[in-house]
Amino acid sequence: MIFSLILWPFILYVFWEIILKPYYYYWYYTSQGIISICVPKPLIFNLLILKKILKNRYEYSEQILYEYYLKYFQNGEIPSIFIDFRAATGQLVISDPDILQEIFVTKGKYVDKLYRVQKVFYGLTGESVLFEKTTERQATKRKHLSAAFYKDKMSSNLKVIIRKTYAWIERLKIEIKNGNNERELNSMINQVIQDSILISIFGETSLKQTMPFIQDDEVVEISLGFAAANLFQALTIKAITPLRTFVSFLDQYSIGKSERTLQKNQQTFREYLQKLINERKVKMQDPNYVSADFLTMLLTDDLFKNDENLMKDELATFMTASILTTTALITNTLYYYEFQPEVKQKLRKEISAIMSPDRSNPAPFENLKLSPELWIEKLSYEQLQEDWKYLYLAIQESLRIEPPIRSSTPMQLCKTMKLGNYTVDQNTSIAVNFYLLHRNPKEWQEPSKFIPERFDPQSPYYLTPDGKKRKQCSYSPFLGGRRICLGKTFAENIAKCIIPIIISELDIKFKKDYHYEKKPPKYYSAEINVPIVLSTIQND
Ligand code: HEM
Repeated sequence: MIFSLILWPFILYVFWEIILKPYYYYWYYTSQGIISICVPKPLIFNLLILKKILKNRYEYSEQILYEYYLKYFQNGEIPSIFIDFRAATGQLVISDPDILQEIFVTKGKYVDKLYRVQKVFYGLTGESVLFEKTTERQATKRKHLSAAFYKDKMSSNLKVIIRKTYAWIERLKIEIKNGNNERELNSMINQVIQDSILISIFGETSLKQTMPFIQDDEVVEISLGFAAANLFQALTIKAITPLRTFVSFLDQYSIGKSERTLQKNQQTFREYLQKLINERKVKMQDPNYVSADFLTMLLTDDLFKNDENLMKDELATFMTASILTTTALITNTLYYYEFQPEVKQKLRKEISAIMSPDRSNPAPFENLKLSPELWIEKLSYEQLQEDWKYLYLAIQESLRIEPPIRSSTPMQLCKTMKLGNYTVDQNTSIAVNFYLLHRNPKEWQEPSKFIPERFDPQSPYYLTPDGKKRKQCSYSPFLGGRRICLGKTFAENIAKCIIPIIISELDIKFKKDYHYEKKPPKYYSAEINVPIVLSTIQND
């Protein structure tokens, strides 16, 4: 009797969650004319398709979700709004610039993060701004955190990054001279970015530090940056495991051995952050101590200084939000620089003009006399905003053609309401797909080509194929509205500083000829393997 009292409600719950609910929402959206990615099939069938996609992956495979979408829209035309039923309530995938205008601007106050995501990531990022609901508390925290990117702090951090990058290049040049001239593009850039960002977050003491991390049942020592990236990727996988897409009560639990290992690694990571906080507190007792890094800022900020858990939440978030994304941006821009000779030529021309003593009579690129001091002068905060026009066009185009984050984390509406012509239920997850948005053929001429000029108002490429002005939200690699990326300007400035230094000192050639034919996709969690051969440019 008791058994059936428990069993029947459970069976009915599962029946509703896994079978009826998806069909209800299928009817809800398709009856409004929204195309669905297949009829919702209870759990297993859609996953089999994903499994097949996973099995056939190779160097040129696109992001898994994009491949999954392509499988359904076989003519390659993916609609700018459709519903995907990997989850019971479906997920609306949106890349329509008009609807994004509503999500970011006109109806922005009704749009929020899907609260469930915070639970899955809680062990790493806790109550950080990234997954917190858009409350007054979140907005206040955002305001305090944005002080990390005020002009004086940003300038000071960029100077350190320039010096470090220059010193790294000098060491690399010696290695190249000794015949050690082969590298892999992505891992080379990842190392530079990790060092740059860790210095901005923790100051220089962080660089040589490693922490214990369980990998394949063994404890290995890895850098803080790698640990953060590794944890974020593992949690992303945890968030999309089949069970969690259907039943929400499992969100905060660790199921199975790999998730328990993940939990242990998260604990070690947070303990390590605590150690850095403790060490810094001791250092700050020195009355002469000054530093522009993020940790120092948190330890002196009224909102954070008395709450070490909150500090750890934001430290973890800054690391995970910044390293892989900025690495992808710089790796991609450097790839296109070598891939497209006209881009290389224009960037070199700009560098010659800016770095020459006489702008009207630029020295040949190979003969430029460069030094860390000159870079610091030419890459000052002000110069970065006023000068380096073509470099910025190339950076924006890199973020357009391959946004490091291909799809936003799930969002939801605070109440059921209209978006565009459609009524969207408040329980439905919404994802903005930046990749589809940036390849919309109605908004972008030749969308699959790398053309930096499309961001230059003087260029014909600035317009849509119909010769009209592009819609405001047709470009949005950092999300938008109230939850726009906090590190947008910092990331762009890091790229503006590091790219010209690298390409002025090093010539990069792809080792594999086929990399000159086609670029492998690279986004924040994609490992690519582009072997390169380096040579020095300066004849010193
Ligand atoms: C090219 C590099 C970067 C890209 C493409 C990028 C992109 C994004 C995107 C798309 C979001 C929204 C995430 C979501 O879907 O919920 C976001 C949020 C965020 N990003 Fe970035 N990001 C970059 C670099 C950085 C850096 C360098 C930092 C900090 C040092 C940073 C800090 C943050 C934070 C704190 C948020 C959460 C903001 C909020 O929800 O209020 N990002 N970023």
